[in-house]
Amino acid sequence: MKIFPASKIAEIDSYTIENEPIESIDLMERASSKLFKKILKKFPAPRNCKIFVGPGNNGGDGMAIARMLAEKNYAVEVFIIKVTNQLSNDAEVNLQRLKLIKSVDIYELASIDAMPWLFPEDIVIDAIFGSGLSRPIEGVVLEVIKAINASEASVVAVDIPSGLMGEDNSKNNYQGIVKADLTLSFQFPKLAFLFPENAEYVGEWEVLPIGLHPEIIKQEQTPYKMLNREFVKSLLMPRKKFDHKGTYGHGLLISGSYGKMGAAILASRACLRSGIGLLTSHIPRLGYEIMQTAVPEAMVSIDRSDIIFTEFPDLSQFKAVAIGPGIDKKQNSYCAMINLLKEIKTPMVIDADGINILGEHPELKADLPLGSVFTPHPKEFERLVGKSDDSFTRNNMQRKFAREYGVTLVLKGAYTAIACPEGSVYFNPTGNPGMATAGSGDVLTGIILSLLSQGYSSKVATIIGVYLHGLAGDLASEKVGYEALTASDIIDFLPKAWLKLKK
Ligand SMILES: NC(=O)C1=CN([C@@H]2O[C@H](COP(=O)(O)OP(=O)(O)OC[C@H]3O[C@@H](n4cnc5c(N)ncnc54)[C@H](OP(=O)(O)O)[C@@H]3O)[C@@H](O)[C@H]2O)[C@@H](O)CC1
Ligand SMILES: Nc1ncnc2c1ncn2[C@@H]1O[C@H](COP(=O)(O)OP(=O)(O)O)[C@@H](O)[C@H]1O
Ligand SMILES: [K+]
Repeated sequence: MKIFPASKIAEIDSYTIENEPIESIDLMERASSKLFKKILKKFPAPRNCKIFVGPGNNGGDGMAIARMLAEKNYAVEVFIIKVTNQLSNDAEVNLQRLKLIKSVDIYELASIDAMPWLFPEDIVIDAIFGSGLSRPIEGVVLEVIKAINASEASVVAVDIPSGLMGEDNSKNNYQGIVKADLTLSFQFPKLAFLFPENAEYVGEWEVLPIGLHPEIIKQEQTPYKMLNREFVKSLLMPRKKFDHKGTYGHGLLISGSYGKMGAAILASRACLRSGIGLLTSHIPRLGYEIMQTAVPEAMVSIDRSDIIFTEFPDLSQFKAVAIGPGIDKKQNSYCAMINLLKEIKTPMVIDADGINILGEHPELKADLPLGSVFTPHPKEFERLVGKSDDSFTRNNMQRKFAREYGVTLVLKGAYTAIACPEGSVYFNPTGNPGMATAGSGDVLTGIILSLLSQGYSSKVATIIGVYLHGLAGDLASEKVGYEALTASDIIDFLPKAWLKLKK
């Protein structure tokens, strides 16, 4: 699913109006009625609804929803916030329609003194500003938003919480953003919904299709996309009757150090559960018996060092390499990394201390092989790419890094972002807070190595891997909950995740 910048949404809207064709007021009615139905589902028993509307089409939606709720016997009060004397055309039409409904009280809010008391059992509908917000909130709207946020009412935002910019909130005033419990967004999610600092404003969110024209959605370009099962499934290569283990590639995993052999075991197991033909795990000498016992399917390559990574086997036999889980970043490992980068010709996944070594020695980036994949969590990302105060800026830095070095750069977290060398970013909807646990990143590295070894491109291997990893985590959490979930559970649910993905 594409995620469009707010500025593009008006274009898509106009194209739909012209080419469906549909009158803009009817499109507003269609959109509002979708939202109204969702509200009815969420709040099936009539309650007091206080609807705050602004001067644009977001306000128009709010007034249409007010009419629909009143017709279902909800007690509705509408507060038109006076920011200008002029309503948009469609908002004005909806105001006139609303005035015909006797049961609805309509007020003008010209100052905060006229703000109604909001009770905990009220439903507040926030239709002040939508995708047309052009600057941070101030004046009376700011006061109204503060009062909404101070209340215990249930707050539903129409399209986007008022005050939140669709993408860049780096210069916004967060005091002037509605804290919604539920955001019902038209047709597309907004980029801002995917950023952690906005979570308490957006609340739970849902996208409601409103039938915008498919042709323009197909045509319009955007760098931002949200993964879904159909898309990820379409990337899978079928397995054929006469395939053999050679068909699915031989991968090399460099991982583990004294005290961190678990990372090597987890990554190896996840790799073997994701379709690879052959796996060689290169580990320090002391890990030999651990690996042979815990992962009998893996072949083992032993480092001359008992405790860390200092060398690697002949690379010619491998289709892909992964380095990082549990390796530590001692001087000798850094030297081995220099040699590895000089020799390697295959795609490579770089994780954990592999990333930290590159963060400390940025000159090594010049030797990255084509098709490298980085999988940092936010702290590792900062060491590799640099610091930033907000997610939009971080996302731009991520895209720039991916383009500049021709790599696939993952930023892990809720809505893991995958930046590709050609400039696009894919956000992943699978995964859950139960996965915020030691070793879950090692599992991801193993999965991506497996897919690269099977011949998937770096971009596709990363997309499938990230989606599948989150899906396995989701299936695991259904059985064990968030608190008890371990990285091993993610691996144990990989078989079910594969089946669900391919269904
Ligand atoms: N997706 C779709 O296709 C569909 C979308 N629909 C709906 O349309 C909504 C977008 O509507 P919209 O373009 O009229 O913008 P909206 O946000 O209502 O307000 C703009 C007004 O606010 C003003 N203003 C802005 N910032 C301000 C500030 N800080 N302080 C004060 N004023 C400020 C701005 O003034 P200006 O910036 O020009 O000075 C202008 O007057 C969208 O979110 C969705 O709900 C559906 O109806 C149908 C299908
Ligand atoms: N709240 C969350 N929602 C979704 N996925 C999460 C969440 N927290 C963590 N994850 C996932 O779990 C993994 C954690 O990776 P990482 O921090 O590298 O763990 P480790 O270093 O312990 O292996 C990432 O893939 C991340 O996307
Ligand atoms: K809104």
